[in-house]
Amino acid sequence: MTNAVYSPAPGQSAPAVSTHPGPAASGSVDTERVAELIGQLLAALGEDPGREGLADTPARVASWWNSFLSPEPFTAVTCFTETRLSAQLVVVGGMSVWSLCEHHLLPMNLEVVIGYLPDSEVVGLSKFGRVAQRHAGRLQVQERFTRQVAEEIADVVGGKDVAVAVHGTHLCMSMRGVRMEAARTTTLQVGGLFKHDPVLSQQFLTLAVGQWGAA
Ligand SMILES: Nc1nc2c(ncn2[C@@H]2O[C@H](COP(=O)(O)OP(=O)(O)OP(=O)(O)O)[C@@H](O)[C@H]2O)c(=O)[nH]1
Ligand SMILES: [Zn+2]
Repeated sequence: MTNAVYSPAPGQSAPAVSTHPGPAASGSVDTERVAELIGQLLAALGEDPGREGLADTPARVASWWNSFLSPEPFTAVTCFTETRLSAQLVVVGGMSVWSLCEHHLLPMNLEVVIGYLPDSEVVGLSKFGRVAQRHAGRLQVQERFTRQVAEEIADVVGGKDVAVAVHGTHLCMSMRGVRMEAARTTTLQVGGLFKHDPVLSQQFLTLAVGQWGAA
């Protein structure tokens, strides 16, 4: 069996798949400055940033921002040669990632399902989760996240036969604002045969919705 990898061009940290690469790349968070600003935020909120319980909060929050905006670096996507698959549909689901809505800086949970039609190679299954995690680790909107994941997977598989469905829970809609706890947003980005073949499209949707259950 031959192992193949999909790698970014030399000097690139990730494939050029997005016109919205996100505000911060790995290592670009000024944690000292963030900690200072969190201290100021606490003061502006009427808190005493020096009190016992809050003394370490600015540094903790800065460290959290740093880890959120510094997801795992891009690693090559492992693919395996596997001939005679004959247009098999592969659907990987149950991939839950956390992102932050860029309007309110509140968390959104994104349940991701990815489908593709392997040709002569199959993609290492965990790599779908890694792609989703990397695009979640930035300030986002669900629609853009869905497109970015679909575009990167299409690059990896070298074709357009890719479908990505995302089921999102937005805390900015559940815990504040309209306060609709059960609200869920579903986004779907399809390409190639998933767009033109209604049977394939239906098979993907049936499998995707099955992954989400009653949620
Ligand atoms: N399309 C889209 N909208 C989002 C997403 N996350 C949050 N939003 C919306 O962004 C909008 C921001 O609207 P604004 O009117 O500027 O903010 P707001 O006054 O806080 O709005 P409310 O949430 O209605 O209270 C809200 O409607 C949010 O529901 C997302 O991923 N996609
Ligand atoms: Zn929001």
